[in-house]
Amino acid sequence: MLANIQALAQLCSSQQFLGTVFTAILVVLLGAIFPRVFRDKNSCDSNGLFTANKRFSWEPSYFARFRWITNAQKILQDADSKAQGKPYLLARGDTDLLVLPPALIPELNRLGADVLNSREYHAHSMLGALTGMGVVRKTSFHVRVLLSYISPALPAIFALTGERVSAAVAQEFPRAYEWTVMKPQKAVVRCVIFQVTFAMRCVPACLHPLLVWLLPARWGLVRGWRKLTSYVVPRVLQLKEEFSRTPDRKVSPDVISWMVEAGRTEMERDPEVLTRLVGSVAAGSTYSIANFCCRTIMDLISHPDVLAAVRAEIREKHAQVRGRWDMATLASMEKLESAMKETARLAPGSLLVYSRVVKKDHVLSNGLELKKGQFVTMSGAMRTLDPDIFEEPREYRGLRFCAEDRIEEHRARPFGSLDTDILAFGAGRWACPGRLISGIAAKILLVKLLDEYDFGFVGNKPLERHCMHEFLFFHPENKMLVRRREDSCGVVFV
Ligand code: HEM
Repeated sequence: MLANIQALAQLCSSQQFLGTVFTAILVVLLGAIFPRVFRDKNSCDSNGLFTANKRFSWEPSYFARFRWITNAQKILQDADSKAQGKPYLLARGDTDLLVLPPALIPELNRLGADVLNSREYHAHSMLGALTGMGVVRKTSFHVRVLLSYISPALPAIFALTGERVSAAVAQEFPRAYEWTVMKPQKAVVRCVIFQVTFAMRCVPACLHPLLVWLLPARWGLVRGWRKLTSYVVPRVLQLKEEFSRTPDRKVSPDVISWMVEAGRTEMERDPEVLTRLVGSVAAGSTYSIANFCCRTIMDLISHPDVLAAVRAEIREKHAQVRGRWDMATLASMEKLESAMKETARLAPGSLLVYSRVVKKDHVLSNGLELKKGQFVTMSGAMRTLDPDIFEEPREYRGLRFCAEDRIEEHRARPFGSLDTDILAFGAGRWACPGRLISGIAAKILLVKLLDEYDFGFVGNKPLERHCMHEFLFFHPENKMLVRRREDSCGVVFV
């Protein structure tokens, strides 16, 4: 608990932290006086299911919220072991969720968006109204563009992606061959949307409109949206004009052009809507990839044998392709992929996966009733830490997917594919639409970094995995030792 409060303190600036502490005290006092005010309208009470993270029936919901902020992992672990593969309810403080077992995924995947809606859940959990990401409630246009335009174009933009990642690494990472202390996450991405979400999820929604203005990150976010609008809106107007003059013009491979080309309705071509969608996708994607790569490197530093095996694989491939890496070369990196999957398995971005809002009443084949307005989710650990699927599931074994009995399955399910044992990208129709992009971008970044740099822990002290609410993240203030490697191969992506 203390460690988590320290994490919160580090995550926010001192003003933000004082603001959050002040707010927490205010909320405790208000909640003690008016407990009913802090009950969420989404609370559900399906008969017969136990509720995790609720001490007694009339406990004010902010107590559950407070425990969830700092202790989500333990709460879920205890609830999963009590539930023994059965559904249960989870009091999260902001809402109650029905936690379903992953065994139901195939049945849930068959339900349409008129029954289960993922975007409404994301807008709620990312505090869309405060962060500007609420637009995803109205449209799934960005998902269509990611799946139908950007993912199929990956082979065409592979070399450009490699070039841009390489240039960014060269600019942000130290040139020295001596150990230098740096904050790798900050070098890759700094994301105010997540700072606002993490901080404001600590307080009840009724206080958001007022308290959000105490957060410096919120002011940064407003400035960021303004800057993005000033770039995207004129560009969209210009592209619309060009398209109306020459409808069959060749589209340049960038997300705004693809969106203007793919837009069918007024809303899908509205410059303000497109600004919000571009910003939401850009923030979510850079944060997720940077977070994931930092956590993968952290695991590799702690397991030098796995790191050595991955580096040997990089050297071997480099010699095979004579230094010119294409998509097929990346796809054949079995050891690197195994290490990536192992990190994704043990440290997913979110402890809760397959989260949806129920749009209409539905009865599942096991008789469980899903009620309109209810939130459903899954605890990823029910699958990723299942000893029937993973031997010694709590142990990090970076090369476990390359073992003889797993290698065929490993080749058939590369990192960017949907894997219902790891659930890194969720499952079903509304699984992460950026998974193919992530698979390639993360591998490019990791190959580049592992080839060109050595990494170490400051004072040989391994870094902690931070968790706040249901989010596991690499803390932006985390420091690592970094130095250039003298014997790097000099990978080039073509
Ligand atoms: C390592 C990186 C990433 C991880 C681990 C990740 C993971 C996830 C997960 C678990 C979900 C929820 C899926 C579900 O509910 O079934 C999701 C949703 C989503 N992801 Fe990713 N993601 C990553 C990168 C990206 C990238 C690069 C993009 C865009 C380029 C992206 C765009 C999205 C979007 C738009 C959604 C919401 C889909 C919906 O409307 O329901 N993600 N992601």
